[in-house]
Order: sequence, then C-alpha cells, then structure tokens
Amino acid sequence: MSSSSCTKSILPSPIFSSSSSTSSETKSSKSSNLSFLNSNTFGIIPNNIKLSHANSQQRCFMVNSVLKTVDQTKQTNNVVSVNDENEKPTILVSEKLGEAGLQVLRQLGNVECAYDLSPEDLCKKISSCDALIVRSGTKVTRKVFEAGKGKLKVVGRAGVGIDNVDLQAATEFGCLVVNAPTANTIAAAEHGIALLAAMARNVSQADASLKAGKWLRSKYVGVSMVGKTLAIMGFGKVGSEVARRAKGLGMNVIAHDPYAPADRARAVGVELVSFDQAITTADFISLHMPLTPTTNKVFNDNTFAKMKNGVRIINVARGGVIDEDALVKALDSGIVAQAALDVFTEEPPAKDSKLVQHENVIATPHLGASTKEAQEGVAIEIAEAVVGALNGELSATAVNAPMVAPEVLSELAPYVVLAEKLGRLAVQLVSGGSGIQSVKVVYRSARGPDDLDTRLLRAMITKGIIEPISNTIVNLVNADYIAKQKGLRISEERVVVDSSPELPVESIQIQISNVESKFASAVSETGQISIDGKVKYGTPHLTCVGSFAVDVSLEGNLILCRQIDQPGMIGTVGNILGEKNVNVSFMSVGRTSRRKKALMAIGVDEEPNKEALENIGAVPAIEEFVFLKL
Ligand SMILES: NC(=O)C1=CN([C@@H]2O[C@H](COP(=O)(O)OP(=O)(O)OC[C@H]3O[C@@H](n4cnc5c(N)ncnc54)[C@H](O)[C@@H]3O)[C@@H](O)[C@H]2O)C=CC1
Ligand SMILES: O=C(O)C(=O)COP(=O)(O)O
Repeated sequence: MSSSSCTKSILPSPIFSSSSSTSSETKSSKSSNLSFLNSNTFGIIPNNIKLSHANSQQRCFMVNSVLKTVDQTKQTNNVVSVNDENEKPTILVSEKLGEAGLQVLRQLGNVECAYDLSPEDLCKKISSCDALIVRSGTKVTRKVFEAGKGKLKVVGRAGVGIDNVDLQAATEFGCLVVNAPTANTIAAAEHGIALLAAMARNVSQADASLKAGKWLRSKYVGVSMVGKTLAIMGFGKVGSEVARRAKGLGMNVIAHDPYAPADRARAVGVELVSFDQAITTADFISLHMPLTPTTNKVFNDNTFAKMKNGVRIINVARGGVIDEDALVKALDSGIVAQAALDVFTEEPPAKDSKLVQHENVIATPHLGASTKEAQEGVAIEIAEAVVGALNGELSATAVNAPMVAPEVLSELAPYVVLAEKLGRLAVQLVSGGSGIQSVKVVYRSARGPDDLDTRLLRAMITKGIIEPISNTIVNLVNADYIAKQKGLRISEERVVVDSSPELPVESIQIQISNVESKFASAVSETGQISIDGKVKYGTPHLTCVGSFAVDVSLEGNLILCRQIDQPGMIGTVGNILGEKNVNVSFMSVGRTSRRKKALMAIGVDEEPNKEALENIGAVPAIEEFVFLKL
C-alpha cells in the first residue's frame, strides 16, 4: 500500500508492507486497463472514465472488475490482470455442444472441444482456460478449480443440474458458475412422459422380445394410466410440465415440493401434498427434484416400505435421489412393480448393474435433454451466458452469484465505482497492527429497502477493503465468502432521507470500528474511522472525513492534511507539490469552526516523493497528513 502519513513529529511510515504496496498500486492501474465494451446492456468501463448523467444512455458498467479472477500466468510482483484487450479468451468445451452455441463462442474466443478427458487431463488443460463448458458427464471438482486458479473465470453448465460442479470450490476461487436452466425443460418432461407410457405398456420389453423372434401378447399386458394417481416429486420447471401432460392423459396429479408456490400448482390443477401423502397414495411417482444433500437417497428402504404395493417409479432427475440397492430390493419384493430410469448414481452404470438388468426396469442413458431442439437451445443459452460473463456482465443464470437485473446494474454503475473507492480509501486510513474486523456501511437513500439492492455495492466495498491489504482477489462471486474467511464482518444500515427517489443512493458512509487510524481526523466523534461519499454528476466524490465536510472527486491520489485554519495554507502546500512537479487536480477545505481546525483534501495526479511529503509534514500549521492512493 503506497500510503504514508504523518502525525506531527512522526516520520511518514507506510502501514502496509512494501510488497502489498506494489500489489495495490499495480492492481488499480491494471483494472483501469480493462477493455471497454459499449453494449446496449452493460459493459466494462475503465476506472478512470467518468460516468456522467449526460450520457446515461451509454452508461457502461465496471462489472469485469467485479468478476475478474487472478491471472496467475501474468502474475509478476503480485500483478493481477485480466486478459489483454486483444487477447482472445480460451474456452474449453468438454462435452458435445450444439453447433449454434459453438458459433456464438467462436465469435469471442478460441474454442477447444476436447471430449472424454480424464480428470487429470482436464486439470492439465484447465490451467490455460478462461471458461469451461460442461454437461452432466464432466465432474468439475475442487481439483479442477485449483488447477484453473487465476485463469478460470466461468464454468458454464449446458443444462440444469449443477450437481457435477463443486459450487463451494467455485465460489472460493471466485469462479462464476452459470447454467442453462430453461432450454431443456420440455425435452426432459417429454422424456418423463415417454418413460411413463413405455413402462406402463411394457414397450421396451415387448420390443426386445419381438426382435428376439417371440410373440408374447399375454406376457406384456400393461396397466392403464387414465384415472391413476401420479405424484410429481419436485414441482419445478420439468415437474410442472410433466404434470400438465399427465393431466392430458387423464391422470390424477398430485405434487410434493416444499418450496413450490401453491398458486403455481393450482394454476395447473395440481394439489400440493406432503412427502408422505404423495408416496403413500400414488400409483406412479415421477421424480423431478434436484440432487442436494437433502434429496440424496431420499427414496430408500424406509420410504419404499411406505409406498403402495405395485407402485411404478420414473426418474428423469438424478440417480442419486434413489438408493439403488433399496430399489432393487423393492423391485424384487414387488413393492415397486416397475421403474423407468434415465439417470443413475454412477453414469454410465456398471454393465452388470442389477438395477439396469432387472426385468421390470426400463432404462435410457441420460437422454432427458437429448432432443435436437433442446440441444440447440441449451447450446445457445449457455454460450450466451458464458460470453456475457467473459465480457464482464452479470449473468441472469448465475448459480453462485447474486443475480442483478440489467436495469439495476445500469443504475448502480457509478455507485459501484464509489463503493470500491470508499472501501479502498477507508482501509488506507487504518494504521497497522490490529486487524479490521467490523465494517459498517450506511446507505442514505430516499428509497425503501425493497427498492435498493445493495449486494453489488457491498461486494465492491469488500473488494476495496480487502484487495489492498492482501493477495486475494475479490469479486462478486466470492466477496461474502472472502470477508467471512478473513473475519471481516460487514453490516449494512439504510437510512431513509428526504431526497430524490430518482437517485438510488444519496450517500454511502463507511465506518471501521475498533481500529486506530493513521490520520486521527478521520475518526468520528463516536470513535470509528468514518468517511462518506456521493455520486456527483456521475463521478464518485469524497464528501466527509471524520467530522470534516469536504468535496473532492475520488480519482488519482489524495493528500489529506489537518491544519490550523489560517490563510495561505493552500498556497504553501501547493508550492511544495509544484516544486516537485506534482500536479494538483483539485482541492477542498473543510473546517469545524473558523480559525480553528481545518481539513484540506488535495487531489494529485502524480505520487509525491518522500521529500515532498516530508516538506508538507514540516509546515508548522499542519498537524497531521496522509497520502492515499485511490
Ligand atoms: N434427465 C435429464 O436429462 C434432465 C434432468 N433434469 C433434472 O431434472 C430436475 C428438475 O429440473 P428443473 O425442473 O429444470 O429444475 P427446477 O429447479 O425448476 O425444479 C426443481 C424443483 O425441485 C424442488 N425441490 C427442491 N428440493 C426438493 C425436495 N426436497 N423435495 C421436493 N422438491 C424439491 C424445487 O423447489 C423446485 O421446484 C433436476 O434435477 C435436473 O437436473 C433436467 C433436465 C434434463
Ligand atoms: O440439464 C440437466 O440437468 C440434465 O440432466 C441434462 O444433462 P446433459 O446435458 O444431457 O448431460
């Protein structure tokens, strides 16, 4: 951290080590080097480009810095960078993806399709990739994220289920995970219905026997679907589409889903019931919930024992929700008359799998999403999400990051810059020694809490505070995790003020408690380091330091001096800086009362050398000063 301070008679002494000083310095200059994307949604804006109300239509957004990860391949002296403007990102596609999606990807980056990679080969390849696109067959483990650390920015799951991606590891490494949740819904629902009907009428077995030269009409008498009760377990996108279709077949449909809204079920004419009620009353049970720790093996000896004798089960969700050994037992005992399975705990299942080989089981090799239409749709959906993420946009299908609507993003853009700068500035006011544990952010706004989404601002404040004092790169994905890991508690308070509700935020205040400041004047009467900022004409401004009101644009470097309020101070300090060829970009003086104490905030384009800073400290009326890099 290149910040230095002086309390009268104490020599300026940086509070952070010189190595982190380089890091902080280079990081901020690198982040100003981000490529500019002028899209009609939101793009990337260099730190030093002002966002003005005048061009609000073109207001772009610095999301790339929110999402960037450490690029270790370019890491020298803790330098952190994202891809250079002209360098194309590398996108690894590890499973078959529709051509239309590949075309979208090729417009942005170098696309490598490498299927059937071993876990070791995936880890080797991933270290040079910016993005990875998978389907259900690739296990994206912690090892993959470790191998991709510093380079891998986004994992795209071309489909719904993300149980093959270690989300915790992704979040820890600041890697965004996006999926394509809608394009294969109908395909999966249709496959569920296909399996239901095929199972009820023994289509697979009868087909195999006919091909084997047999004509067994009485052996393959089936059961009717009309009038039977179908329990949908998991009334989400696929579950509700299966319900609609099953009702068309004349079935009585009930559903269990602890999180589904009752009105959604009512709209389809389906009754939501408890888990036990569903499994004890159903003739057919169709599974459509995700695989989670709660749903893992939720169908087991105990639950099969509760089912109606002769129940029929369809699973197009995930194999892991069924205890497969228990299902074999239930099939053998006749509790389960038949099962139709598209998914398995282990894929592909063992060739001699008792379950797959069971005569009352029909099975497909995870074909739920495999229609031409769904695969083209999924490919485009995931390619667009990955391209957006690599361009620094926040994805609407982000799995491990807050989803923020584009209009909210655009509105918050200048406040995002303000938030990071205030965080960066506040942390430089802390003197070394004790760690920062508690940060309070106060948003003053005319809007009610529901109209102000502060997650992005909080993430950027966290980034501003943590990045200058550690080697950790913070982005929207990992901000809360990193803060927690570092023992940093960030609390937020909203104060409703009587200003224009047109503005999302009137001002942001950052308070850091229980720390000493290297600039005593930054400590408020209540004992915390406290700074306030506002967006003025689209530009972030510092408006208060401790008890002193100031008004300086937050750009370049800043010198804060507390002095006895007397004439000539601006000239004196200005001359010292001028002699050393340091250009002053702006100045602002705030004071508590006339001729007593004043605080002078001076913006400088260049970093003053040690001598200049010592000369400022030697001015008799100056009681303390601090030099800060923004
Ligand atoms: N076989 C295949 O090729 C395909 C499989 N799938 C799988 O189908 C499943 C459903 O997909 P979508 O409907 O798109 O997801 P979704 O997220 O729209 O629906 C899942 C539903 O399950 C519910 N749920 C969560 N925990 C539950 C629990 N303990 N008990 C009951 N319900 C619970 C959720 O509230 C949600 O409504 C996923 O597992 C997905 O991976 C989806 C597409 C293709
Ligand atoms: O989307 C899902 O959850 C699926 O299970 C589809 O898997 P797939 O992409 O066909 O490997």
